[in-house]
Formats: sequence, C-alpha cells, structure tokens
Amino acid sequence: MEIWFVILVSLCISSLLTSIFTHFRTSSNLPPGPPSIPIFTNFQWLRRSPLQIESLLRSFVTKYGPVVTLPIGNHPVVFIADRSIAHKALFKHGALFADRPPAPPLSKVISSNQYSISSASYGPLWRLLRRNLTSQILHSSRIVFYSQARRWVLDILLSRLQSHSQSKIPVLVVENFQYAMFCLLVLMCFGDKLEESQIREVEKVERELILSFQRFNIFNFWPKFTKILLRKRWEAFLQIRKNQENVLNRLIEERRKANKNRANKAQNEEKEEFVVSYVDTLLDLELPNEDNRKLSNEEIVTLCSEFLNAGTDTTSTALQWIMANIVKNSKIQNKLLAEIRGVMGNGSTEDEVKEEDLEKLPYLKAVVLEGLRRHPPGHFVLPHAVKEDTILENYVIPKNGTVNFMVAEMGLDPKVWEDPMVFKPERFLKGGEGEGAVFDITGSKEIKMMPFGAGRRMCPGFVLAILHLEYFIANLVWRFEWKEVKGDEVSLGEKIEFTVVMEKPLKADIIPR
Ligand code: HEM
Repeated sequence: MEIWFVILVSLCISSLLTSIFTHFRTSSNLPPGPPSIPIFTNFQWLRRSPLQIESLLRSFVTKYGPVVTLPIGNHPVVFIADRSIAHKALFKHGALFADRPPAPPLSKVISSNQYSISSASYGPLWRLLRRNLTSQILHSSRIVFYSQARRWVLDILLSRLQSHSQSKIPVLVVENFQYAMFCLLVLMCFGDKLEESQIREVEKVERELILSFQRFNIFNFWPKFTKILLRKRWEAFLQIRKNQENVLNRLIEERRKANKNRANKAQNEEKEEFVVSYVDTLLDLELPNEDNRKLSNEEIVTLCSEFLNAGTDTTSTALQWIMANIVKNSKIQNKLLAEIRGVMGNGSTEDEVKEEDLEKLPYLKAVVLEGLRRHPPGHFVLPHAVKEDTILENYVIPKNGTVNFMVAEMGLDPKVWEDPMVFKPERFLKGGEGEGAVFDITGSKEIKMMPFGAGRRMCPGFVLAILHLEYFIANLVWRFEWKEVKGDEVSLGEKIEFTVVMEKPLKADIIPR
C-alpha cells in the first residue's frame, strides 16, 4: 500500500476521533442549538457564509433563546444575540471574555503566529502592541498630525469625482472611496506620500489576501488532512502571503533607511517636518518578555497589514452605506447641507469643511451613527474566547470554543430602536432614543449597538474612523449634489466580502455645487 495513503487514512481516523471526542465532551452544558451530526454538520457550517449563518441564527434565537451554539469547523461557536447578556460578558466578566482562540492555520500564517493586536491572546504581548498603536498613532494628540494627509486625500477624492461629474456618466463611488481610504492609511502607516502605483500595489496584495479567505477556509478544517489533499491550493495561499511580504517589506526597508539618514543629519542642519508613522513605532518597539528583542520584518508586515485592513475596508464600506442613504433620501441630504451652510456661512466659497468645524455639526454625527447602527460593516465581532470554562446565564462557555456577538441584530433591537429598519438620523438628536448626551458608543453603561465591539477588545480605531467618516461625508455633501440615477435607483441589498458591502454598489449622479 502506498505510504501516503496510510498517512492520509491515519490522519482521517485521528481527526474523526478528536471531533467525536470534542463533540461529546463539550455538548452537555453548552448553550442550546440545532441538532448536529459530528463532522458532517461541522463541515456544512464551515461552508456557509457569515450572512447565511446570520440568517439561520435569527431563527435559532427565536427557537432556542438569545445564547445559541453552532458546531462550526472543529469547535463549538457560541453566539450571543442579547444586548444585556453581551454587556455582562464584555464588561462584568470583561477579562474572562477578552481572549482570542488559538489561530486556525490560515490566520496563523497571516498573523505571524498571533503577533498582531487582533489575534494575540489576552496578555502582555497584546497589551504592548495595542498600547503602542493607541498611544503613538490613535491618541487624539497624535491624530491631529495627520490632518494634512486627510486634506491631501480629500483633494485626490474630490478631483476624481469632479472628473467623473464632467463626463456626465453616473459615478460608481466605492472604488474611489476604497482608494481614498487606502491612500490615507498607507500614509499613516509608511509616512511618505507614495506614488499612485506604489499605493495600488499595496492595495492589490492586501485585497488579494482578504478576499481569498472564503476560498481557503477549508484549511481551517482538518488542516493536516486538507493541506495534503489540496496541496496546490495551500501553496497558492502561501504565495499570496509571500507577495504581500515582498511588497510591504520594500516599504518597511525604505522607511528604515530614511529614518537612519534623518538621524545622521548634522544637528545644525535644518530638519524637514517629520510625522511619526506606524511603521516607525514598530521599528522601535522592543518585546520585554522576549529579552527585549525587536520585532522581525515578518511580524512588522503582519502588523502593518492589520492596520491597513482594519482601517480601510471597514471605513470605506461604512462611507458607501451612509452615502447610499444620503443619495436615497434627499431630505436628509438637504438637512445636512443646511447644517453645514450654517457653520460655513451662507454664500461661503470655502472649498473645505475643516476638521475643527465638525464638532459644530450634530446632525452630521447623527447621520454617521445612524449609518453604523443600520449598516455595521461587520455583522459580528472577531472571535472571542475564554481561557477557562466559564458560566454565563447558567450555560458553560467552553474554553475550547469561541464566542461571538450578533452586532447587526443588536442595532436593530425594537426594544431600543423605534422603526429599526428605517434610516432616521434624528434618533441620535435631542429627545431621540440614541440622544448624544446619553448615548455612548463604547457601551460601557449599556450596549444599545456595538459596531466597533465593546469592552477590552473594542476597536481601538473608533475615534479615527468616526473622524474620517464625518470629514469625508461633510465635504462630499458640501462640494457636490448627490442624486439617484434614474432607472438605476439605490438598492440596499447586502453581500459579504471582507465586510458586509452593498450587493449592488452605489452609483450616483453628482453635480458640483
Ligand atoms: C468604521 C470603521 C471600523 C469599524 C466598524 C471597526 C470595527 C471593529 C470591530 C467590530 C472589531 C472587533 C472587536 C471585537 O473583537 O470585539 C475591531 C477590532 C479592531 N480594529 Fe476596528 N473598526 C473600524 C476601523 C478601525 C480603524 C480605523 C483601525 C485602526 C487604524 C482599527 C483597528 C482595529 C484593531 C487593531 C482591532 C483589534 C482590537 C483587539 O483585538 O484588541 N479599526 N474593529
């Protein structure tokens, strides 16, 4: 008998026994869920997209209650649909629920074995990496340093839209939004204004990686077996990661060299204006728990890639959803424009709504929050895990499983939100159920919606993301009139990519004001 066949059969049997053993060991006190056949059902669930899982989960929640277990892949996944149970898990038992599961094979490769903020286990490494990002880049005193970059990217976006509007062809906006967000985050990450071709190159390798996940998902199930069986596909995945490393490594090395040259400049030589970039902070970072070693290039690639992906697709998706609602509802657009005019002055010929003006625009903030409530870019958070079996609502949350939260459902809860499906920014104004003074997006007192997650693992980029959304929306409405295309109206259907995007990408007629 061929040796490879013997290996394959042994791997199958051992994986089969592990799955059956895991199934029976953990099934007794788990939160309820639909009946399952070990292995077969696990595999079936793995093949479903998050949107399919979400739609089935809604019916399970009605049938089994707000905490449901599904056997997805090798482990049980517990889903929490209820806002107050989510609050209990993420705040009252915050430290217990702040862990991440061990990385499955795909994530292991792209996270350099969990050396990224989003994948690191809840512990000293996570704390170090997260503190570095929040204090060096995302702190409000640092965010202001990048206002020039925002202005630069706004000009790029506006001039692209301007040329579309001149051609009188309806503009397909998402491409432009994605590119604008990419420029901005690449600049914050690598520091210098790069050529369009370089930015495109980074965008290409990053998008290739995140969009390929569904295709390679199979390797998260019985990896020892699937990696042998689908060897070519596994190699294709490794090649995609290699392409990403090649492109990002080049930029990292250029920045390292530029920093050295800058440091070597004579004291009396005039120094050019310098803004710290994310990669600078990573090049300086030392790991105290690993003999103060520096991060390897591969780990820096991972962290830069996390920064780019976390901040671009999420924000450009939210931007598209919000603009879609603005295009669809001319009343909302007019109200927003009137508010901006009130701040800029009637008849103002100013070409930019400045960042310092944003805080005088409560309706703009309400539009952004309503967009994040009604169309959160992620309908779930990243998988959480508990370090030990933990009791929640009399159920066991198993340490060998993962926990997730139904973000989109929470934002549509009719107990909090009146007419939850309707896009109504007024609900975030005085007297509304999400009124600014009492509404807290961090959910620390009460979770009403959680587009950025909540608790210790909450998105550290939420202040930056809201700033980007407010700044770009204010300027897009200030500079252009947005109109639905006759015969090609806005449709709010969803589909899954890296985030939940518009099934039919937004098209609009835009007219310079
Ligand atoms: C509209 C834009 C954004 C949305 C909707 C969003 C949403 C989220 C969500 C839902 C999580 C997972 C929370 C959890 O697992 O409990 C997350 C995590 C994260 N986000 Fe964001 N995000 C956005 C923008 C950004 C930006 C601009 C950055 C940084 C530049 C960023 C960096 C991160 C990081 C590093 C994590 C991992 C946090 C951890 O595990 O400790 N995000 N984000």
